[in-house]
Amino acid sequence: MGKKLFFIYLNLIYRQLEEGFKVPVYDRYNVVLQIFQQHAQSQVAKLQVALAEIPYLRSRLHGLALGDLDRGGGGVGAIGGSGETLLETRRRLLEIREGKLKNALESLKRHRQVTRMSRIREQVPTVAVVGYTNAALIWPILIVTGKTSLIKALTGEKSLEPKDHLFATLDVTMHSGLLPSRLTTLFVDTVGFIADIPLALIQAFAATLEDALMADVIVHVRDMSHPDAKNQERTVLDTLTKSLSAERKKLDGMITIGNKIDCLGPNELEEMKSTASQNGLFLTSCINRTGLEEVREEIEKRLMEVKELAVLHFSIPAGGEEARWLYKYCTVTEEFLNPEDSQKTCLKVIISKASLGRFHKAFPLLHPIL
Ligand SMILES: Nc1nc2c(ncn2[C@@H]2O[C@H](COP(=O)(O)OP(=O)(O)OP(=O)(O)O)[C@@H](O)[C@H]2O)c(=O)[nH]1
Ligand SMILES: [Mg+2]
Repeated sequence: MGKKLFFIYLNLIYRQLEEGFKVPVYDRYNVVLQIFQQHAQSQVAKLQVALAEIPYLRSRLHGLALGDLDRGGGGVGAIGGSGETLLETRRRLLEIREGKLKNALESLKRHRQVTRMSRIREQVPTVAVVGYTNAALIWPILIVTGKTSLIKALTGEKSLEPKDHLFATLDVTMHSGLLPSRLTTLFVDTVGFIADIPLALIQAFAATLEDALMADVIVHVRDMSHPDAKNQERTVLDTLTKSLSAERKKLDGMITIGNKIDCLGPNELEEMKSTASQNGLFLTSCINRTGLEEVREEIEKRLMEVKELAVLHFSIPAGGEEARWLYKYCTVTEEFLNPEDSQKTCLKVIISKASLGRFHKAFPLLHPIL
């Protein structure tokens, strides 16, 4: 059956169901779209949702054509003297709208988010948090993946609000946190993934997500208490590789969190704990705040590798040029007076390979101490 004919019959079925049950009938795409519409807050998210609606409206046009035919063919007749049918006009208007939305989105992104993200990435290590969405509204089973909750637990940011809503987070947002060595890191919260979402819906969000996935490290949060945890994992990995073409290297270095372990029974928890390290899983409960320190340490370890950062100690003249330089270009995590030389101060510093090279050039006689 041709695509056009398929949509015509599909729309006919919707209409008959609506007339029969006297309630509106929505498919999965439309339900998700409506939830997106309710949750979109930023202008970027609103434009992305409006763009995602276009393919849906386009598919409904075929049904419209049939409906108009039912009513005597007025819908497919020519408008005025233009020779253009009503269906063609609507299709053309949708195309114009699609073009306008794409342009608006492009210019908004060029000026804001994408450039902001790449600029920030150069200065501060970034961690993107991804995972299945929290789908409490659609299914009778509660799915609480906990991306936002994990970021809240790691950063202590009070303004973050984890919610029992499907797609509670639609905007990519950034939150600053400190890792064990006091390295400042930005955690990027992202829209959740869900199985069987038509590609068009993902594509509307792809640019923002792909930008988020350029982060130095990706953290995948899983809801271990969910009976369908395995399929959810596959959906997330498929979305990352197939729809968002995330870099292989990033995926190989991805940190996987098994969240919500407080909801597991004692036997299940024991079994999971015994296999966690061999499965590369970090078990957490954001509610009970367990396992978070290990996650922080692992994130820091990966970031140090990816960003080629090292922890070094320097003994330098107190209040001197060297100290000012290190404070400006590196992360100084500790400072104390040198007990053997009161004229000097000891600094513990997280420094990149590139910055160390520049430091040596600026102060050739100064070397880190052991
Ligand atoms: N019991 C339990 N509940 C949790 C845990 N982590 C998160 N939750 C709850 O799960 C719900 C959803 O959490 P969120 O952090 O908003 O989930 P999300 O992955 O960001 O969801 P979306 O933004 O919709 O994709 C909230 O009610 C949280 O309180 C956990 O470790 N244990
Ligand atoms: Mg969220």
